Amino acid sequence: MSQSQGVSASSPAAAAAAPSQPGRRSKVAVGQMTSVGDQLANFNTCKQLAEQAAAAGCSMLFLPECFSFIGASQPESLSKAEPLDGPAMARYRQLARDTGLWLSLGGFQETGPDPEHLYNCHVVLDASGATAAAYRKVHLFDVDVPNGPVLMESRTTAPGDKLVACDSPAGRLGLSVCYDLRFPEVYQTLTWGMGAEVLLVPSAFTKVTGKAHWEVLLRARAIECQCFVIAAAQAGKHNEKRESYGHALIIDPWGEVIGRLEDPQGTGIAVAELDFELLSAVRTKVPIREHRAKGRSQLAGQLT
Ligand SMILES: O=C(O)CNC(=O)[C@H](CS)NC(=O)CCC(=O)C(=O)O
Repeated sequence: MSQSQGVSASSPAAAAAAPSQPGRRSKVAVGQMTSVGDQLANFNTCKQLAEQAAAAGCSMLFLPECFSFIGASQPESLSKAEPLDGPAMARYRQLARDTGLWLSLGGFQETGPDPEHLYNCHVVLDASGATAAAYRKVHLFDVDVPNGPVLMESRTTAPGDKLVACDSPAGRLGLSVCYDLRFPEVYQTLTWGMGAEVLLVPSAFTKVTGKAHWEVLLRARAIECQCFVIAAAQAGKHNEKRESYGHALIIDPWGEVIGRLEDPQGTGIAVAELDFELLSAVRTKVPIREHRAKGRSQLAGQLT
């Protein structure tokens, strides 16, 4: 798979601040859906969301983890795994071409390192349908959710080993998936090390943890990284065993929610305009980048 856009966190070029072009703005759409165990049905939903985003004048649409499939069991999901140059992804490449949108596809069942494991891969396609970036989820959700399900993602998923950022019409994107949200060092590195301006957190959060943690964690990432955060979401009942929290959000670098669906459990898009002058203004007024560097030097080696 192409990870050419993956930039080492220690690369000096990557650490340089993104160029601030005056007046840079970008209209984007975050998507929410209830994926089921039928790839064609899910594709048709994604197609509708893409058509709505294109009609609204957006440059990019962000779709959640498991946009193409949620099965009733882990082996069923495993059986759907395909390489990124396979027929399932080909449909989405064609969708990007047909709509002229860049697509963030927040968690594709990509063929893994062995027959028992897939990669949970967040793929960014450009408007020509080519892969602009691909990130394999690093933190796997092996959790006995209090008053909720026991999920053991690592049984059938192999973790990735590389952080990825890429440029797009919606700014410089830092890629992650779902449970990664709980590991703030990922976003610190994407932002201060790799130049991200927009942090992507496509998800299928559980209802229980979503209610308690989803919005507060997303807003915290936006505020501490001074980035836009775009969090596409799975919502509602996928099958007898699986239900997701919904509440897809677009958040600005001040921590304000600038896009959410009217129905937090519905299928559809929320549109917002990303104003990169706001991002520059927030970073100028509260100079976290500089203060962080000073703090790190004061604390020499104590931070983990
Ligand atoms: O299994 C699949 O089909 C795709 N993977 C997922 O849906 C993953 C693992 S079960 N879900 C999460 O990471 C939820 C995290 C979460 O809810 C939290 O951090 O609280």
